[in-house]
Amino acid sequence: MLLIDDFLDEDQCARFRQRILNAPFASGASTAGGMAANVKKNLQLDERKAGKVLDEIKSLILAHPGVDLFAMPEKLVGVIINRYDEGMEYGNHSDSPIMEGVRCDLSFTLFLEDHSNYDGGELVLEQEHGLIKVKPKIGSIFVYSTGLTHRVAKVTRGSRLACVGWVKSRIRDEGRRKVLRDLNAVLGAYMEKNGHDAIADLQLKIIGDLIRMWHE
Ligand SMILES: O=C(O)CCC(=O)C(=O)O
Ligand SMILES: [Fe+2]
Repeated sequence: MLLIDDFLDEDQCARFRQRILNAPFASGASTAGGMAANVKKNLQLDERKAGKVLDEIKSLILAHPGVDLFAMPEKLVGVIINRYDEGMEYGNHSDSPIMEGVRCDLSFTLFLEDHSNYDGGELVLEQEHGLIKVKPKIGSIFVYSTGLTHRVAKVTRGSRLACVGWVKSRIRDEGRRKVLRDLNAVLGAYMEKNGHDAIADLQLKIIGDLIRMWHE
């Protein structure tokens, strides 16, 4: 899991919100796959109106070095803006493994409403070691494995606005992504101390070899 709490700055949030909140929202049930539709009670921005905003958000996500290091995204799919008004929630579900023919490895939520403006609305994830509740400040992005069961708790005051979507990773396996991240950290620390020498080159070569083995 990854939380970046300053993914968007205040200005970017305000500008996206202004464009989003002027456009029409419709029931979100239509974009839930299978059984998830039964537990999805929220609103989503009309896709035809959201197009440009979504393209801009997608570009920012794909260009962010922190997201790249963690998720190694090849492409994003199913990206939508959702809104939960008072009384709305999305019950326990796991997201579809494949959307628009694209494998979904990771899910993300970009929070476009500040946590102080609504009660409830936590993104709750079930993990082996218990529940994780996520309700960060506006402009934060949270990225998690698509296989995890999760829900959005009922909003009891105000509105929760977010952009959600799915990532096909260049490296499908979470454990392999972690190995590459760790090796990159080792290389960075090594080069800080020793500069760019033959051992640094060897480390870079190993990382390259692994990417060639694991990339898909
Ligand atoms: O709004 C969120 O944080 C997540 C929504 C969700 O679980 C979904 O759209 O599948
Ligand atoms: Fe979901």
